Amino acid sequence: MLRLENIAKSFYARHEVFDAVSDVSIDVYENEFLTILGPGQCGKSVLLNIIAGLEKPTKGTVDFPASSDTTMGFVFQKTAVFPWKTVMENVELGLQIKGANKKERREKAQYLIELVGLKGFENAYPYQLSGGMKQRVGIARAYCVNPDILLMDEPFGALDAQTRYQMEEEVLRIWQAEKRTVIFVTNNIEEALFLGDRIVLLSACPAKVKEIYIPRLERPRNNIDPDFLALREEIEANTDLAL
Ligand SMILES: Nc1ncnc2c1ncn2[C@@H]1O[C@H](COP(=O)(O)OP(=O)(O)OP(=O)(O)O)[C@@H](O)[C@H]1O
Repeated sequence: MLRLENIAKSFYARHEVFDAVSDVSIDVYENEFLTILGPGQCGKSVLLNIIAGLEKPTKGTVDFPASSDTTMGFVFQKTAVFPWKTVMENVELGLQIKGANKKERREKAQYLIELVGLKGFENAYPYQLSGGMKQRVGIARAYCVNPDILLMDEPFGALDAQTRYQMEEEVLRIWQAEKRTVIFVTNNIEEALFLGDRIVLLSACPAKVKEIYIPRLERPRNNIDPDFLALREEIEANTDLAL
């Protein structure tokens, strides 16, 4: 679905060259849930922005072997929901920009609002929603344009632990209902292990691929299962300290 080949990214700041990403090659397969795990400030967001086309790599290529018009949706850590728009208007925005007629976009948005558990909140404004509910709006909005690949950049990083667990279960439920290729960035080992078909472990900055793990764990995964804990420990031992 997506092939990253020898991606590197350097910034020129304060008269110095700063390497954020170095020689990253990853193949991403159709409909897989790929988690990208790495310590804080290691270059995860830079890598995801390169995949999204928001940043240009200094070296390397991003290819879409399956189709040249592969589309992407993005869910950010702090979802940029428009405060003056209702939940419905926020979710249907992408389709509106694409020129879909009102009936078509309302139907699609309504389906997704229900899928993410926000039925009854269609006409609510963001200030009336909790942090977890706003992230649900962000997820519904990203799905609404039918992207081939969904990019999520620490979408639950700002949520409390309880809401975060709940949202991790929700995002898997949605992924199972609406199969899509998902690339999910996190600095949380447990989250990466709970969600990922594969886990790409990055090194500290500049980000390089340290290891790719394929958890042989059935879903729904249980974070107190001995196999889960053993793999968690193995990944933890191999993880660089955050800068
Ligand atoms: N436009 C830029 N100019 C200069 N340096 C940058 C730029 N964008 C990112 N960086 C640097 O690249 C490094 C990696 O940043 P990035 O945001 O990708 O880290 P991250 O792994 O996503 O961090 P976190 O887990 O804290 O979100 C940081 O040191 C950051 O300051």
